[in-house]
Amino acid sequence: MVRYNADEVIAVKKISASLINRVIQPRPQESHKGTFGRVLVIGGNAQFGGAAIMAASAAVYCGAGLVSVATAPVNRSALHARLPEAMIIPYDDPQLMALIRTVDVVAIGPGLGTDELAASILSHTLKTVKDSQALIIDGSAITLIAEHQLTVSHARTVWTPHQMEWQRLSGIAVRDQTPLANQTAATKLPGTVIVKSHRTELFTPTASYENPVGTPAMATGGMGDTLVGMLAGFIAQFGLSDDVVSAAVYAHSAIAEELAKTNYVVLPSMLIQQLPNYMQRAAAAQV
Ligand SMILES: NC(=O)C1=CN([C@@H]2O[C@H](COP(=O)(O)OP(=O)(O)OC[C@H]3O[C@@H](n4cnc5c(N)ncnc54)[C@H](OP(=O)(O)O)[C@@H]3O)[C@@H](O)[C@H]2O)[C@@H](O)CC1
Ligand SMILES: Nc1ncnc2c1ncn2[C@@H]1O[C@H](COP(=O)(O)OP(=O)(O)O)[C@@H](O)[C@H]1O
Ligand SMILES: [Mg+2]
Repeated sequence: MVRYNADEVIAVKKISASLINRVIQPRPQESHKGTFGRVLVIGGNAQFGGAAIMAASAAVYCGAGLVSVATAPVNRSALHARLPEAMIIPYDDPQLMALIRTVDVVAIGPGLGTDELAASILSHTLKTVKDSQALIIDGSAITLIAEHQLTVSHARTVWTPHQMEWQRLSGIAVRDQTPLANQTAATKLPGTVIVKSHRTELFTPTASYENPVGTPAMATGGMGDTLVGMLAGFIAQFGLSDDVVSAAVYAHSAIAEELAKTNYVVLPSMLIQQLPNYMQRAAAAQV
């Protein structure tokens, strides 16, 4: 689709519903947890522990094989109680860098905060992550990269800024965030940029996409953290590609739309609960 604005023309493809069935496949019989990928979520300080719990929960509930969380020690009991499937390491543990090297997907930022410890964890993570791994950079990690002008050169990066985080990172004021301006700024960053809003845009090195689904029922804290976990879980299971990233973005909003038919607000935990059922229907080509 070509979108015409007053002073710009940019080719934007709408993500199509059929992509879901192409990406989400029935699980092979001959498989084990390792088949479905290892995810590490790094986030959740003392104030924002819920963000790490929601991200990790979304990764587990969409099917990632093994999920670990590096978080503030104070979040240990809550995370264990809420998500016993996840493994936990304190985010200031010296073993964290060794753990990073063992996973397929690292997702950093949900609820990480922007203090000195958070900045140090982020810069060590950026130095440690290997070329073969996928790296999702969200929330506080985006704010820190903008504030400290950190350089990210990792090609397999997925950025998930909301509009204010995108303003901080790109320097483009929210009101000036046109598709052309966003696309131009995104090409200066490695990997894929997902600019989240009521109609989220994706900019990959080769194409631009728009998410045609979503609902104001999603406008509640933690909904972006949930997307991070879904992206991590999708990439862990199905690999990193334009299709897989687009499918995660689409599914996040499509599930919310389904739930919004009978619910005034869709909470992240409601969406997360719905994930196994949605994934099953998608794998059976019933969505
Ligand atoms: N339960 C938890 O633990 C939770 C923890 N969280 C974690 O908290 C950390 C901080 O993240 P954050 O997003 O809450 O704060 P920040 O980066 O300052 O941005 C807010 C500013 O941006 C503005 N704004 C403009 N456009 C916007 C848009 N489209 N979408 C959103 N905002 C938009 C907005 O404008 P306003 O709302 O005032 O109109 C406001 O001025 C981060 O690590 C995150 O993961 C959260 O996930 C919540 C649940
Ligand atoms: N009005 C809306 N319509 C559609 N989607 C929305 C709306 N409001 C928020 N969202 C979606 O919810 C998510 C919010 O992300 P974010 O602001 O990072 O949340 P948080 O950091 O609180 O988890 C994004 O995926 C965004 O597209
Ligand atoms: Mg967010």
